Amino acid sequence: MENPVEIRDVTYAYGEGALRREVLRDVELRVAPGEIVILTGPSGSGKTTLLTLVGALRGLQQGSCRVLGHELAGAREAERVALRRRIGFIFQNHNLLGFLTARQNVAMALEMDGGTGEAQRLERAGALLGAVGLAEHTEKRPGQLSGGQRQRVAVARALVARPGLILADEPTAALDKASGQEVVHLLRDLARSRGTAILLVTHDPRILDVADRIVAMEDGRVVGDGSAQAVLG
Ligand SMILES: Nc1ncnc2c1ncn2[C@@H]1O[C@H](COP(=O)(O)OP(=O)(O)OP(=O)(O)O)[C@@H](O)[C@H]1O
Repeated sequence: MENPVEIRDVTYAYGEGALRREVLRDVELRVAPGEIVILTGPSGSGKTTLLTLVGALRGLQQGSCRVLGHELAGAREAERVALRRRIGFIFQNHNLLGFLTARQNVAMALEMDGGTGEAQRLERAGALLGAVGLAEHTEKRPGQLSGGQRQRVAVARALVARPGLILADEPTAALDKASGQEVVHLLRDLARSRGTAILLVTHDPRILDVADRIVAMEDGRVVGDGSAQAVLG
């Protein structure tokens, strides 16, 4: 089975000419099927830039990045859009729509799924909200939920379309310790039961235990790759 993420020799720079600044240099990284990889490192080391390249949210400049079997080098915007639909995204600020209920927010992620009618989408959304412990909150809007509950809705939304890969950027940054751990453990358990791979960027040392592997970055380079103990000492 092909690795959901296979990155080779990726170099990326912001700006042009005299303002050009390399923020990723010769990055190699792979995520195996079903594997949970945490990308960590100091602020500015290039983690988010790498995640947005893998998520086809920006164009590749140099090197090779295969995601869910698609090469992103030279990919057109339409191909990137198609690939993005096969990835589940979770961001720091949940990005839920305030005027929709939790159930509608989750169901929205299925709208691209042509074969599913609205009733079925809402039913699947409700089932997944149940799986993240929010069965009693499906009809509430994000403003009526706690931060941890909102992030659990975001987890349900990222998983509902059965993506092959989840990309998460600082999913616990806005949460206290207990809710942060709860959310990532939930994410890990659901992803494991579905065989979904996760690439998760975090500064948060409290959640490193969910990873199968930790990749450490510094100054645009990968400086460590292995078990938590091997990488962080
Ligand atoms: N759109 C942009 N234009 C120019 N420079 C940028 C842009 N986005 C990020 N950078 C710079 O690229 C470098 C890497 O940023 P990036 O956000 O990838 O790092 P990070 O490791 O995710 O940091 P943090 O942990 O603070 O989010 C930083 O020096 C940042 O200032």
